[in-house]
Amino acid sequence: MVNHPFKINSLGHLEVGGVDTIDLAKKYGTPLYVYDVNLIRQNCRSFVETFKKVDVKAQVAYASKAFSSIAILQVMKQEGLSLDVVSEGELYTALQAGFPSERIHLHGNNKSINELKMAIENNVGCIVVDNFYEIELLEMLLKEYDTQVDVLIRVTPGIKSNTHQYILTGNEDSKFGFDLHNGQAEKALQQLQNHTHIRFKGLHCHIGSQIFETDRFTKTTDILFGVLARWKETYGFIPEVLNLGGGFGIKYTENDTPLPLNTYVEEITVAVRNHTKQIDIPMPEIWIEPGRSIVGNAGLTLYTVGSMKEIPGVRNYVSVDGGMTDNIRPALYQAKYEGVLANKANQENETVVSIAGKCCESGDMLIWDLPTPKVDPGDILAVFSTGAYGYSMASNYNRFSKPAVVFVENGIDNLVVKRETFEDITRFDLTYEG
Ligand SMILES: Cc1ncc(COP(=O)(O)O)c(C=O)c1O
Ligand SMILES: N[C@@H](CCCC[NH3+])C(=O)O
Repeated sequence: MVNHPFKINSLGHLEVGGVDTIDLAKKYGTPLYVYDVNLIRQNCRSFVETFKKVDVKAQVAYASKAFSSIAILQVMKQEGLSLDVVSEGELYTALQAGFPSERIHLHGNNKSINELKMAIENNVGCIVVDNFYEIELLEMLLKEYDTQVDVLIRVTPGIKSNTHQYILTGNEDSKFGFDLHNGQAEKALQQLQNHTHIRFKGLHCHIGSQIFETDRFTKTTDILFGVLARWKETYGFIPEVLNLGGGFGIKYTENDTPLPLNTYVEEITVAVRNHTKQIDIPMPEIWIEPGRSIVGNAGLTLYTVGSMKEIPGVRNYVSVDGGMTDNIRPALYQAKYEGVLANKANQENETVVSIAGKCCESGDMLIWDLPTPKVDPGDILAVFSTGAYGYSMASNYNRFSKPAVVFVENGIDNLVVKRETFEDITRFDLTYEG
C-alpha cells in the first residue's frame, strides 16, 4: 500500500526513520515536513561511492535550491559533498552552516555585484559564469581585490529533455548560459583563457530537471566533446573540469521509474572516458549537481484533514491544513504526488478523493484522485516525495506561516526549522498613519 521507502508500524501508522508519523504530527503540529536523514545519506553515498568505484576524480555538489537550511547543509558537509548555491541567501546559509567555502560553487544567470563580492571575499571554490556581463563584472572585481578565482562557463548544448517546459534548461531558447552552437561559448573561452585573474577550468552544463533517460546525459557529452575537440585544436584548451549538472529523476508516483543513482554516474563516466580517449586528453574531474535525487524521496509532508465536500457523481474534495503555500509544484508544473492516511496506513482503500489546500485559489490542489480508506476530519495525510522544492519554494500567500521541518534518524526526531509564527509573518510590516 505504501509504495514509497517508508514502513507501516504495528499500530498501522506510517513510520519514518523509526518514528511514528502520528506522534510527529502531535508533537510538532501540521503541516510538517519530515525527512528521513538516513535516506538522504544513502542517496549522497550512492553518488560519491560510485565515483570512487569507477575511479574518477569527482565532486558531488548538492544543489541547495532543492532544500536549503543550516541542518541539511550540515548533513551535506558530513557526507563530504560540495555545494551549489545560486544567491547570496543560499551562500549565507552555507556559511552559517560552516560549509567549507572551497567546496561551494556559485551559480546564477544574473549575479549581482554584491553576490560576486560575497563569493570572492569568502573564497568560494568556483564561480560558474553565465554571460558576458558577468565576465565584465568579475574582471572588474578581481582586479579590485587583486585575487584569482576558479571559473567554469555554463553552456547550453541545445538539447531537449522529456520534462516539463519550466524545468528545461539545456535547450537553445534558454535564459541560462552561453550557446555552444552560435559562437557565444567560444567567444567566452577566448576572453577567459590565459586570463590574469581567472583560472578557467572548464565547462558546466545542466540540461533540466526530473530526467529519467541517461541518453540525455550521454548525448550532452557527445555535443560537449564535439566542441572540446575543436577547442583543443584551435586554442590548445584542455578542460580540467566538466560539470554535467543535476536533474536525475525521482519517483513521485507509480508512473515514475527512476534509475538507480549509480547508473547515471556510471554511464556519464563511460561516455566522458570514451570521448577523452578519442580526442586524446586526460580525464577531467567530473562534477555533478544533484538536488532532487538527494532529498526528494527522503521527505514527506504531514497534513491534518479538515473539511470535506462531496459533489455526487463529480468529486469528493478533502481539504487539508496546507496546500500550494508549502507545495507549489502541482499548481506550477501540474506535478503529481501520492499519499496515504498515515493513521490508517494499513486499511483498505474504499474511496477516491481529491486533496485541496486552504488557499483562496481553485488551483490550490495537492493531489487529484487519491484512493484512500474512509476519510474523517482529524486524519493525518502524508504526501510522499516532497523533500525537494517544497520548503524551498514555500510562500506566505494568504499569510499562512511556513511549516516546521523535522529530521528523523535512527528513531530520534529533531526539529531543524521552526514553524513560522504570526509575529514572523508581520515582522517586516510597518504602520502607516496616512
Ligand atoms: C544549474 C543547476 N544545477 C543543479 C540543479 C538541480 O537539479 P535537480 O534538483 O533536478 O537535481 C538545477 C535545477 O534544475 C540547476 O539549475
Ligand atoms: N523547482 C523545480 C526545479 C527547478 C530546479 C532548478 N533549475 C521543481 O520543483 O521541479
